[in-house]
Formats: sequence, C-alpha cells, structure tokens
Amino acid sequence: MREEGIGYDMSGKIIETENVTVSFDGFKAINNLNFSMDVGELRVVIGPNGAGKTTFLDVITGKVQPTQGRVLFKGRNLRRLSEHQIALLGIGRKFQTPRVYLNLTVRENLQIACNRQKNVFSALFGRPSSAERNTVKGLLETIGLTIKADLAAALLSHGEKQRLEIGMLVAQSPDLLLVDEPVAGLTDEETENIGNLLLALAESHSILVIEHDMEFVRQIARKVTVLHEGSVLYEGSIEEVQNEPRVIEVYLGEPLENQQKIA
Ligand SMILES: Nc1ncnc2c1ncn2[C@@H]1O[C@H](COP(=O)(O)OP(=O)(O)OP(=O)(O)O)[C@@H](O)[C@H]1O
Repeated sequence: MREEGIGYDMSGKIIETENVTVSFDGFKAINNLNFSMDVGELRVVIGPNGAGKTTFLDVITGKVQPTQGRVLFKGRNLRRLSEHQIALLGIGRKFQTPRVYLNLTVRENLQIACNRQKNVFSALFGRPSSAERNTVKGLLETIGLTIKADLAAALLSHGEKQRLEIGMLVAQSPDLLLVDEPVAGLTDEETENIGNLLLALAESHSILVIEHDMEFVRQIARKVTVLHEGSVLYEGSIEEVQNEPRVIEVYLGEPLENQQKIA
C-alpha cells in the first residue's frame, strides 16, 4: 500500500480538473470542466449518452491530453505525462469489459497483478513470498472468490470476472481507482455484490465510478456529479440529483428511475 498522506496537496484533493477542455476537431467533448474530489471520497459520475464521461476518464489517465486547462492528481499537474507514468503515480482504471487472463486461475491472475514489475513467467513460477501469499489471500477474501481461487478465470460468471478485475486493480495499490460502468449487464445479485465490494474498498481508497444503473448509484453514492455536454451540470446527493429540474430535463424529462437505458 502507498503511504497515506504523503504527497497530498494541502487542499486534500485527490483529483482536480481546472477549466479542462478536450476538443476533437473543434467539437468540445469536455467543455471547461471544473471538478474536484477529496482524498478518500467515493464519487459517482452520471450523465446522458455523449455527456463526456469516458473522455473525462481518458483525460485523467493521460489517454487524451486536454486542449486547455489542467488536471491535478494530489496537487501534481499531469500535463505531458504518459498513461504509463500516470498509472505509476497511483491512478488505476478498470474498463467496462473485464480484462483478465481467462486461461489462468483466479489466484494466478491476482499474483500477476501483484507483480506487475516482474514478468508473467516469474510471477507464476517464481516462489511467492509469504507477504505476497497473504496479499493474494486478503484480495481473494475481499472480492469474495476464495472458494474459486483455483478455477480458471474462464469459468467465472461475468460478475465474478468483474470482481476479479477489481481485485487485480487493487493489487497494484492505486491511490485513485477509476471504475467505468462496473455493473453493466449484471444480475441484481451481482450488482449488489459489486456495490458492497466498492463500499468496502472505499474505506481505504479514493474511488470514482461512472455508472448508469440508478439502483446501483443509490446503493453506493454519497455524492453524485452529473455531466452534461462536457461540463458539470449539478452535484449533490442522489436525492437532490433526482429532484433537480435541470437534471430531469437533460434526461429527456423522464424520472431518473426510468433512465437506465437512456443514460
Ligand atoms: N476520439 C473522438 N473523436 C471525435 N469525437 C469524439 C471522440 N471521442 C469522443 N467523442 C465525442 O465526444 C462526446 C463525448 O463522448 P464520451 O464517450 O466521452 O461520452 P460518454 O458520456 O462516455 O457517452 P456514453 O454514455 O455513450 O458512453 C461524444 O459526442 C463523442 O461522439
């Protein structure tokens, strides 16, 4: 684990964007975006299709450079850093589709994630230290896959693969976890499992989740940011968001409850 408190800026913000604009051939996918999140916060970002949610994550991870403005991670300007350098600074991203090694076991996947600096061969065939074994054991418990530890990842359900990938992300000890639509296509039970997992991880990590499923947002969210046309339209509790006329309007006037397909 990275040591908490070291390197954080005085404001206690884990991530900030200042007047960030991202233009694609003149079209502003992100438009003068000002956003900040406290260290230790669990934040959910919602917004209709095309609101700029994915581009927002892309600009934090360095996949896309801002056309204007700056992104600060723990007070440090990320300008001109590569995706790899930003990942090493402590920003981990989980994409919507799981990217686990299907022919390896659940345990082996976690071992590799714990040993990103080693090659796959030594991660699998080198003798793990007792600290590593304990880390993997703890991760298996956290993601609820202890009894499936020695199964090939190919045999896991979609929801279990999502949990495994979240475990692999956590294995790399990021300070900030970016999680893109973790419950798309999951059963209600798996959705709840993922929610509980994120809530447990939120006790020791800063987490930014992008999600459409309002039931899920209600389960995990304390503070919700609504993006629209590349800017923050509104921020507040889930109740405030659902009752805010401007938010209802951008979701085509329908109650947010019915927006899961639209959002
Ligand atoms: N590389 C690109 N070139 C041109 N336009 C792009 C590019 N990437 C995104 N856009 C446009 O920017 C806007 C925001 O896209 P983005 O994918 O960030 O939205 P989103 O909120 O994630 O949408 P969704 O909910 O549909 O995934 C969209 O209109 C999209 O078409």
